[in-house]
Amino acid sequence: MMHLENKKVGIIGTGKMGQSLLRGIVRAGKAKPANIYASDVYEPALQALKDELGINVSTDNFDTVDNSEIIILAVKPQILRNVLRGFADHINENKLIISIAAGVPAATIEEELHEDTRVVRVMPNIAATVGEAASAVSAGKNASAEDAEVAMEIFSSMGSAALVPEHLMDAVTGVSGSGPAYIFPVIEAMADGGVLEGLDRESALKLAAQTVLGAAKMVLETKKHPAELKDMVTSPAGTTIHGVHALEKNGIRAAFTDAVMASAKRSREMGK
Ligand SMILES: NC(=O)C1=CN([C@@H]2O[C@H](COP(=O)(O)OP(=O)(O)OC[C@H]3O[C@@H](n4cnc5c(N)ncnc54)[C@H](OP(=O)(O)O)[C@@H]3O)[C@@H](O)[C@H]2O)C=CC1
Ligand SMILES: O=C(O)[C@@H]1CCC=N1
Repeated sequence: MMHLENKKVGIIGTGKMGQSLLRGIVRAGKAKPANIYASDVYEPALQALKDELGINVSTDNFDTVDNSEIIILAVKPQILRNVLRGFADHINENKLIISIAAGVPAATIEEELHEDTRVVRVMPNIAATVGEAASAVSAGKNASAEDAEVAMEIFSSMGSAALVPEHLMDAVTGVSGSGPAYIFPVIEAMADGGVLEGLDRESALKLAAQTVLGAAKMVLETKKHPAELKDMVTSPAGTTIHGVHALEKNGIRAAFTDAVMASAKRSREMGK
């Protein structure tokens, strides 16, 4: 893996995900704060980020583009074309564009800039904030293997990252890009159940969240099939099988599969 320490990295759009990535990059020591540039339309938020992280900030996106070799696009997909207007004059073959915009094909960004612009798409998730994102990386037609590696290096420093062909990015968005938002209500609802049964809210939330974390770690570390792991918890005529039965009666599997499909479908629509 090559080192990014001396590369200049820019982030355009410091909303929820842009901030998550900035904190992730600084936390992992992937780039020196003095080599990080960020821009957004909202000045007070930029100033707060400068104070917190010691990075360079500007309300002019061209400052970020001109100063950076790697430019991460973290604005909403709906405004990406607008944001890229005028960029073409500031982009050259030395600059790598990394877009995290859901649904937007690399080819759309190439069209807005130059046909030979180096573009890599990444679908991370909000857990980059705590170093536990699940990210997928796909290289546009002009991006080199090294460009994809640079993206892999950045995003694997804040969680896991895998290379996927671009046509699977909508599927990835459905599973892991949107996924944290499926699990937060699960944690809240499990805690609600605990409160209903007499636990205080704080303890119930902690138990529920740690249970999700532990179950996820079991899948990743034991590499056993989730069904086998479930069977390890369900004693005959015991408590767990009663809970599992209640979930199945309420269609839990179809509910989650439908959620992934609905998000992926929306991602495809946004790409049109
Ligand atoms: N949130 C998530 O969990 C994930 C998001 N993504 C992708 O990340 C991108 C950003 O999403 P998210 O962070 O949620 O959205 P946000 O709206 O929180 O962030 C976008 C930021 O860009 C700012 N902005 C608007 N116009 C401009 C402009 N012309 N120049 C620079 N900045 C501008 C917005 O300011 P203002 O609010 O004032 O308009 C806002 O601060 C999207 O493309 C999304 O698909 C990918 C994976 C996960
Ligand atoms: O909801 C969205 O469109 C973005 C993309 C993935 C997560 N949030």
